[in-house]
Amino acid sequence: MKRILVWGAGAIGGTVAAHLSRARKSPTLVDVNAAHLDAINRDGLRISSPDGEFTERLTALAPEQVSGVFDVIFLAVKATHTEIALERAREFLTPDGCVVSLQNGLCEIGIAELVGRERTVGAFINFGADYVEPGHLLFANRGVVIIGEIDGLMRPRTQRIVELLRPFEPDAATTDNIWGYLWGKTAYSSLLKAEALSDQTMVDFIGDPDLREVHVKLVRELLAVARAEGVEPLGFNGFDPRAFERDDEAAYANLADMAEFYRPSAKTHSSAWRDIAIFGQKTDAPAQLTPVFAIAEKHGLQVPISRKLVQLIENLEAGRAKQGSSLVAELAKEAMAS
Ligand SMILES: NC(=O)C1=CN([C@@H]2O[C@H](COP(=O)(O)OP(=O)(O)OC[C@H]3O[C@@H](n4cnc5c(N)ncnc54)[C@H](OP(=O)(O)O)[C@@H]3O)[C@@H](O)[C@H]2O)C=CC1
Ligand SMILES: CC(C)(CO)C(=O)C(=O)O
Repeated sequence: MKRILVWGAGAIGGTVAAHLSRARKSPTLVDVNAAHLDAINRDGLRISSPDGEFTERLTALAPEQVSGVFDVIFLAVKATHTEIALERAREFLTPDGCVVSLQNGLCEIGIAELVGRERTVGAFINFGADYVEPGHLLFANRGVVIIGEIDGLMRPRTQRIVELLRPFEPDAATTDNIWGYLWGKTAYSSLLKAEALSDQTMVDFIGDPDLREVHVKLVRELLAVARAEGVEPLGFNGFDPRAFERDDEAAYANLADMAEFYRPSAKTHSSAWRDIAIFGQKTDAPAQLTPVFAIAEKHGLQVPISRKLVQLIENLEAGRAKQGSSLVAELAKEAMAS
C-alpha cells in the first residue's frame, strides 16, 4: 500500500490527502478543477477546522498528467463522476491493487464492474467537509470511517487500508458488513438531500418537529429496500436504523439525536444544499438514488417519496424551483399520501 492515488481533491479527497501527506504517506492528488489545482500547486492545500488550520505542500495533477502505477486509489469524486473518473484512473491501478470509494451512495456496485470485484474495497465515511475556495477546504467535523470488503471477508489489505487512514481518522475501523453502513447512510442521507430543498440548516431541518413524520417515512422507505436486499442497515453518529423501524416515538427521538450530531459541526448545510445554494451546480443526489430505485423495483417495492425527492432536486438543479418551505411542502404532500 505504498503508492497512493487520491482521485478527486475536493472536500473529501483533499482533506484526506492533506492528512496522509502530513503523515508522510506521499499521496498523489488528482482533480479536474484547474483553479483548485493551480492554487494547491502554488500555495499548498489549506485545511481549516474548528481546531485550527494547516497548509500542506503537495503536488496536485490533472488526470492527463498522471503516470506510474498505484497500489490503492481513494476515489473521492461525486457519484455522478464515478464512471468517467474511474475509466481514466483504473489505468494506473496495479493488478493486485484496489479502489476504495470515499463517496456516498452504493458506488461500489459500479466500481466493481469497472475494476473487478476483487479490486474493489468498500468504505463508509461520515466526516463533514466543505470546499471553500480554490486551494482551501474546511474539515468541519470528525465522523465514522469504516473499511470493509464487499464480500464481507477480512483480508490483510482491509486492515492495511484502515492503518493508512488512521493519521486522518484515529478511530477508523474495519467491518464485515460494509453494505450495512452504505445502506444505513443511504437512508440517513436522504434527509440531507431533502435538506437541499429547504432554506434550513441540517440541525434545524432534521430536528424540525413539523417535518418529523415526513423524515421518518422517507428514511423507512429506504431502510425497507435495504432489508429486501438482505442487508442489515447499521447506525452511526447518532443514527439508529432500528429506532426508525421500531415505532414512531423511537424514530422521533432518534431524529433529535441525529440533529444534535451536527450542532457542533462547522458544516452547517449538506453538500447537496451547498451545490445548489453556493455553487449553482448539480448535486449527486440522482446518481446516488437511481441505483436504489432499480434495486427497489427488483424487489417489487415502491419508493414514491425518494422518487419525488429526486424529481424536486432535478427541478432545483434546472432552475425551475427555489429552495424553501414550499418545495419541502411538495415532498411532505407526497410523504403523507404514501
Ligand atoms: N463533503 C462531505 O462532507 C461529504 C461528502 N461525501 C461524499 O464524498 C464524495 C466526494 O464529495 P466532495 O468531496 O464533497 O465533493 P467535491 O465536489 O468537493 O469534490 C469532488 C472533486 O472531484 C473533482 N472531479 C470531478 N470529476 C472528476 C474527474 N473525472 N477526475 C478527477 N476529479 C474530478 C471535482 O471537480 P469539479 O468541482 O470541477 O467537478 C471536485 O474538485 C461524494 O460522493 C459525497 O457524497 C461523503 C461524506 C461527507
Ligand atoms: C452531511 C454529511 C457530511 C454527512 O454527515 C454528508 O454526507 C453530506 O453533506 O453529503
